[in-house]
Amino acid sequence: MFDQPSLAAPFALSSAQAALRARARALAETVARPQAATTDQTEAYPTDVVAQLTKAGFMGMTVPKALGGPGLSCFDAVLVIEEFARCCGASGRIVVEGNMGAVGAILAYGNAEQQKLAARHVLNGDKPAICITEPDAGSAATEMQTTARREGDDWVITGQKHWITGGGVSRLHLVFARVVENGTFKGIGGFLAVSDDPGLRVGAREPTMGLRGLPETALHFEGMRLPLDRLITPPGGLARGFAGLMTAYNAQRVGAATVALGLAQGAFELACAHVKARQQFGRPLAEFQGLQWMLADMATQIEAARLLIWRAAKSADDHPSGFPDPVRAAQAKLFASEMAVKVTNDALQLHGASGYSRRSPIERMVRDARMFTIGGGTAQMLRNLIAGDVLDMKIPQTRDGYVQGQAPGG
Ligand SMILES: CC(C)(COP(=O)(O)OP(=O)(O)OC[C@H]1O[C@@H](n2cnc3c(N)ncnc32)[C@H](O)[C@@H]1OP(=O)(O)O)[C@@H](O)C(=O)NCCC(=O)NCCSC(=O)CCS(=O)O
Ligand SMILES: Cc1cc2nc3c(=O)[nH]c(=O)nc-3n(C[C@H](O)[C@H](O)[C@H](O)COP(=O)(O)OP(=O)(O)OC[C@H]3O[C@@H](n4cnc5c(N)ncnc54)[C@H](O)[C@@H]3O)c2cc1C
Repeated sequence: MFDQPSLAAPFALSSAQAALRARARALAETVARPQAATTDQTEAYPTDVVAQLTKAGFMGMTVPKALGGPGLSCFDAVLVIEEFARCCGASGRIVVEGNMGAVGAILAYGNAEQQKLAARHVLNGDKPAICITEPDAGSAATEMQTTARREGDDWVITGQKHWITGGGVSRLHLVFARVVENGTFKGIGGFLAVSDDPGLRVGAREPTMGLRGLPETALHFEGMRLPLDRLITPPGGLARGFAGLMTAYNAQRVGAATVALGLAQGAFELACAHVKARQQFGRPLAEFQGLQWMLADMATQIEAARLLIWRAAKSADDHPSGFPDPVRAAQAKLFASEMAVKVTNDALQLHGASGYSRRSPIERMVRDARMFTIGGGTAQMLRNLIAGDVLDMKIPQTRDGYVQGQAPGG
C-alpha cells in the first residue's frame, strides 16, 4: 500500500514523475540507506553519497535548462526528497538544499552572473548554506545584526550567524544582512559568498541530537569584503528585501516538511514489518488490535502530511512569486514536523527495546525527525503565520507591536 501513495487526482503523477521517483528510490535504497548508520556514527558529511546524488542529477534539479539543469519543479523535487529521507535523513536534507533555499532565491532574484554561479555550484554537487539565524535573532530573524556596509565598490560584512547547516562543507552561502549605504539602513538583503571569500570564518560545530552527518556551525563575518554584484535584491527592492527572501525560503520549508515525511514513512515501514515478524503470546504483534490502531493512525497522519506537502509544492505553479504559497508551506511544515516526531516515536514503541537500541535505524530516525519543529521556523512561529492568515490580521510579536501598528480589529 505505502509503495504507491496518493496517485489519484489532483495529484496523479505523470509517467516522467513516476519514473523520477522510482529512480530516486533505487538510488536511495542502494546508496543512501547502506551509508546512513555510518554517517550518523562518524558524523562525517556523506561525500560519497553526494557524489552519487550529483551524478544522478538530483543536485540542481530545479536549475532551469538555460543554465544547464533539467528545470524540474518544486513538486518534482519533493518526490525525490521523500525517497532519500525515507532511507537517510541527512541525504534528504542535502537534496533539499541542493535544490531549494539559497539556490532557489539566487536563481529567482539573481542577475545572469549570479544565477550561473549558483547553478554551477549545485550542479557540481555543492549543498549551499542559507545563513539567517544569529545568536540573538532566532525566531525574531528580522532583528539580525549582521551588517553589510558599502565602502566604495565593495560590501563589507560584519557579524555572526549560528546553526548554519553545512558550515565548513558548503561552498556557496546566501547571507542575510542589514544593508547600510551612506550610513542609512536600506533593508535586509541576501549576499552571495563563497567559502574562500576573505573574512568568512567557520566557527564552532554544534554537537547535535540528530542528522549528524550535517555540520551545524557558527559563521563569522570579519569584515568580509564582497564586490557590489554579490548582493541579491528581490523584486520589491531592499525595503522589502526580507519579505522577498522569505518568499523564496517557503520552498525550503516545503523541502524540510518532506524530509520529516520521508523519515516518518521510513520508520512506519520498519514498524509494519516488525509487528508482522515479532511474536509474543504465541502470535504476531500485528494481531493485537491496540497496535493495529496505532498503525492505522500513523498511516493516516503520514498521508495527511503528504497531501499538505504536495498541495504546498504544487502551489508554486500558480503563485505569482513562483514559490510555494507561504501559508500552505507553513501548514505543510507544521503538520509534517509534528507528525514525524509522533510517528517515529510510535514506530520505536512498536519495536520495544530493539527500537531503542543504537543497532536499530529507528532510534536514529527519532533523533533525525526532532529538528523539524525547530529549524526552518519553529512550530510556534508557523502557527503565528497561519493565525495571521486565518484572522486576516498582522500579528506583531514585539511587546509594543500593537501600540505602534494597527490594533487588532481596529
Ligand atoms: C517573519 C519572522 C522573522 C517575524 O519577524 P517580524 O515580526 O519582524 O516580521 P513580519 O512582519 O512577520 O515579516 C516581515 C515581512 O516579511 C514577510 N514574511 C514573513 N515571513 C514570510 C514568508 N514565509 N513568506 C513570505 N513573506 C514573509 C511578512 O509578510 C512581512 O512583510 P510585510 O511587511 O507584511 O509586507 C518570523 O515570523 C519567522 O518567520 N521566524 C522564523 C525564521 C526562520 O524561518 N528561520 C529559518 C532559518 S533557516 C533554517 O532554519 C534552515 C533549516 S531547514 O530545515 O532547512
Ligand atoms: C538542525 C538545525 C538546522 C538549522 N539550520 C539552519 C540554517 O541552515 N540556517 C539558519 O539560518 N538557521 C538554521 N537553524 C536555526 C533555526 O532556524 C532556529 O533554531 C529557529 O529559527 C529558532 O530560533 P532559536 O533556536 O533561536 O529559538 P528561539 O527563537 O529562541 O525560540 C525558543 C522557543 O520560543 C518560541 N518562541 C519564540 N518566539 C515566539 C513567539 N513570538 N511566539 C511563540 N513562540 C515563540 C519558539 O517557538 C521556541 O519554542 C537550524 C536549526 C536547527 C535545529
